[in-house]
Amino acid sequence: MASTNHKRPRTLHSFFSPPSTKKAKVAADDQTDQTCASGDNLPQTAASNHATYPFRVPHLPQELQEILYFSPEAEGRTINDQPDLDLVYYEPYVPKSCERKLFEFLRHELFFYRVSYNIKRGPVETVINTPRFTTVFGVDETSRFTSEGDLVDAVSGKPVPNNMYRCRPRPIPQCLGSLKHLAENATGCEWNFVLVNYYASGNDSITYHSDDEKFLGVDPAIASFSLGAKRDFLMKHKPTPDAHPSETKPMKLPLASGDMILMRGRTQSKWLHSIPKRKGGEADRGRINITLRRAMVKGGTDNYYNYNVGSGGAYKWDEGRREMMPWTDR
Ligand SMILES: O=C(O)CCC(=O)C(=O)O
Ligand SMILES: [Fe+2]
Repeated sequence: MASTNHKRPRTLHSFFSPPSTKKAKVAADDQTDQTCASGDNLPQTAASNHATYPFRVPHLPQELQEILYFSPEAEGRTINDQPDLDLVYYEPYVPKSCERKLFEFLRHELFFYRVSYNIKRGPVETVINTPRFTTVFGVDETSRFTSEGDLVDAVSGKPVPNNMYRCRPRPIPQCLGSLKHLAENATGCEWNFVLVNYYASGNDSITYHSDDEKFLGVDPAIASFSLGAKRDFLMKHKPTPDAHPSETKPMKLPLASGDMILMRGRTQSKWLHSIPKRKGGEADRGRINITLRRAMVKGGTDNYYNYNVGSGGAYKWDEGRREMMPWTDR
């Protein structure tokens, strides 16, 4: 396995100043409701809020923010010893001293969806129930959010028509925006979407697929974070024509809490990946996966909200029951 270092040198300046190179972008991601006092004068923690959110999402606790600033904890290891494969594997990316707290925080504070949709093959229509919880934030390159949370054209700055997107895009909350910002600084990539999966048990999964939709452009770089239960990440090369039998072998990466894999180059166009179902083991403790992606055109935004938010109600983690429960505004 070839190995290269993927850790940017941290200068004295960067150490003492907060990450600032993309400040304007982060501010636009953060439609923050900074009100710090509730009606009964109890202080409230700062949170991100937006008309599209079912409830506000607290900012990352300061303690987590400070530890995360030292990520990646390990140098990235390049895995490119098979045809068309180009991965950088950080084992881990999120420092061990905060990976559990970050998992618990996100599971507790984000809203999720259990999406179902119809597919039509010929005359037969089938309902697909996505076997995991999902949520998504962001908008494609053609639009951006103002600091007030309004969606405007990326070039003209003019408000985009209300019906331009099938589902109204949601700004990235500060807690996920800050992880994205750190990963952008560490990898040199830029992303405009954060997709989150929650695998509640070993029965939740994602089947073999590739993230190579046209709206991501050619050879997209996608960062994928794991938090919580360890789950196997399987990879196999896409079928090759019979005349050219593939010389590749399938891979299994046992992704642990805090790990990150950066998939790039031809990885999406030529390989498939999956998280198969698991019986027993630690899978039932729950796992969060966060992917960072960059959609170039409107179709990407429509696709991501359709498959990761859908049209059903939101779920929120119930600490007492220790499971996701339908969220009601009471
Ligand atoms: O959960 C994972 O590690 C993979 C998720 C994934 O492949 C996806 O959301 O496209
Ligand atoms: Fe994927």
